[in-house]
Amino acid sequence: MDRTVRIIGAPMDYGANRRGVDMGPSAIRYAGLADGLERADVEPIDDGDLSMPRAEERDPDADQPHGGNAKFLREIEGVCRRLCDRVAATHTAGEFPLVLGGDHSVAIGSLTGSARDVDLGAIWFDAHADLNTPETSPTGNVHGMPLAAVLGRGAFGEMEWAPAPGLRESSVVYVGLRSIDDRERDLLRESELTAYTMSDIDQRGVSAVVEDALAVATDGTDGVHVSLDLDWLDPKTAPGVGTPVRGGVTYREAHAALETLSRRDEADGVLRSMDVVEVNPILDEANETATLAAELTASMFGKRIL
Ligand SMILES: NC(=[NH2+])NCCC[C@H](N)C(=O)O
Ligand SMILES: [Mn+2]
Ligand SMILES: [Mn+2]
Repeated sequence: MDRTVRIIGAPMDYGANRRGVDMGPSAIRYAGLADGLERADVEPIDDGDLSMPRAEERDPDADQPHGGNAKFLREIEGVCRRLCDRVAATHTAGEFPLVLGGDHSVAIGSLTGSARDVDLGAIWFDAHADLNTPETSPTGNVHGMPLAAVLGRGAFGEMEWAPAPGLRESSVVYVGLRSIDDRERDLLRESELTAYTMSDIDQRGVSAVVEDALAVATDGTDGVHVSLDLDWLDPKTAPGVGTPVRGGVTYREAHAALETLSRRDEADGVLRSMDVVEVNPILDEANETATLAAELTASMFGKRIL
């Protein structure tokens, strides 16, 4: 055992308009996450779940940032502030933070916490760009905005809890994009983000693409955060997600990608933190998406077939 992984559950659903994704952490644990990590030869310590605020009596559209739409933003801020502190404390203890979502808005907490005192790179495995701001979002759902938040774009620039100090735009890389909103496409084109789409994976193969992503995310940084949105996979393989998009990576491509990260990490320890998000057990079939989430996480920490 050369590494201690601290599992932090973040059963958040406010960013996805409250649709069952809050049960993700339980489902991923039930699917054997801790066993898989032990087989990958890391020591898991489970912190349990962060408590979530109740918002039953609240109007989701209350407290909107000026000129924009970001539902339940006050609740999401509260959770992400606590998650940020927990992730930062995990680094201070010399452990690896593994955040279980919850919807993708939890990445604001994991990234701000992981990039507190270092320069961080990030690899974003997702069908979506999650780069909307409250001003551009077609849905108002904050799970479509976490990258804009940590990069301090739009209204997020005025919120001191959202931008991640040590995260430069040019150190963030997407892998597997295939669903981008019109205004988001403009934001992406004008940005310094690197985007590898599903077409790049078709043409070059997933391992070569992930190696390039690693080159970008490690250039001039102290470590890399991995954000794994399960809708990155094809919905035939990962049906338990709230915003499925056909044409995603296969089961084998997903494992190959995470094994590529793991091999690099074995060589020079570049990986610093991870979140695994958007597993929605209500939409799943016999917990297969959560099982996949647990297996892919174990692959990233070094579990191999032989
Ligand atoms: N993390 C996710 N699943 N994000 C989906 C975002 C979908 C859409 N782009 C939106 O802004 O609402
Ligand atoms: Mn997504
Ligand atoms: Mn996402």
